Amino acid sequence: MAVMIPATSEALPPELLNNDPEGYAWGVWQDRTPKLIAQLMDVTPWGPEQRHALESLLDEIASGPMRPLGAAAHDHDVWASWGTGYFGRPWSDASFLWSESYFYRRVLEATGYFAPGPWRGVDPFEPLKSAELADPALEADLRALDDLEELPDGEKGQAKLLAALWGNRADLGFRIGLAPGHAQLETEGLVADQSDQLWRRLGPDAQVAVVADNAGRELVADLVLIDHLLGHGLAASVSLHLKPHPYYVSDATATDYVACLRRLGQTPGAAARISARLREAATAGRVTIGVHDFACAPWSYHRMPGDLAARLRTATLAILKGDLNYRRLVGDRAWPATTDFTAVTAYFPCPVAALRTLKSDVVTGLDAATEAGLDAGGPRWRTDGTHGLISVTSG
Ligand SMILES: O=P(O)(O)OC[C@@]1(O)O[C@H](CO)[C@@H](O)[C@@H]1O
Repeated sequence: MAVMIPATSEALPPELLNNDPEGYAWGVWQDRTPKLIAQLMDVTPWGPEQRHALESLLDEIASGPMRPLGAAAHDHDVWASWGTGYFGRPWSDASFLWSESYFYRRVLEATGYFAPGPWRGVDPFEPLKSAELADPALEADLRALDDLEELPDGEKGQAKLLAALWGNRADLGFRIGLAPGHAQLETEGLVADQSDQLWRRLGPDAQVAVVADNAGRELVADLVLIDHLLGHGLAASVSLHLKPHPYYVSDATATDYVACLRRLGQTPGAAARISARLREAATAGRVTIGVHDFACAPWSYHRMPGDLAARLRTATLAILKGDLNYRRLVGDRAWPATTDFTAVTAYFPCPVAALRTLKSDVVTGLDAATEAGLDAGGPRWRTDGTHGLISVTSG
């Protein structure tokens, strides 16, 4: 049974659509999407069929009606029902949340990810993800984990939490290498910081769910945090929720999880020890990974299916990583920034902590003075990745 949008939905602020030239979505479709398609064509030697399909997708987004998945797709019927009211109309009329998810499904259709043939199972984003793990700067960050071990436990945990947060700032690298005493610096740019509430919710019996976002540096930082929770009496077990297939360029799948564990293991010292401990925890069932088709569905978590809700209901705390998970958590709507975070996420099956770099228009949980101060510098703080938040269910 799905958790439905509350009956008061007519009182909710409007959903964010693609057709607002002032909105963030507009720039994504005009600028980022063509660049992404060009990059995908560049990094993999696709044949003419895949290249043509990728180019056609771009043309369709620019000027055509949105078409459904081909009849042979295994999930054709699911998307046919999800797309009622969208198919046949311009992409620009669609909601941002819905259409971006569908876009990533259409990329996989174009490259033949699910179809019989040579490209079946080939992740079109893999070269981009691998490049991040091979970045020499990551080696320095991983070696700096040795210094982190010198910090007192509380400071060490906070540094790892902030590294997991800022790891979500895809283009600016993550900040795991902190000299003792400098953890505080990483709080600059936080528009809300309820990390004290996050720590209060954890303990030796806690069952923690981590709903992952990006692979590469972000997932490496998440794994470092998970190891910390397990090793410091802050969690009895951690379930790591991953994507069932490639999505939103760098979203983490089980393959990416394995690659990140391997990468951690390749740097001697603290990083390799973390990798080894996480492997032992997986063997002992203290770290489990899970995937659910809903993780790539075009809806907010209000429509979460019953089996996923039941799984999350047993969690002491769900840590939701990243911008997209945040949009799906609160709903991709024009919320006043002062909307109460706990109230707006009350429907979620367990207490939540959102760790997110701000990369889209949506935000809640701010106090009025903070919002006014940020707005005084213009609107870009919401979308340019310079700000972050740690928002936690109160109580
Ligand atoms: O979830 P992430 O990785 O933090 O962010 C994903 C994201 O930047 O990609 C989209 C633009 O393509 C935005 O909607 C969204 O905010």
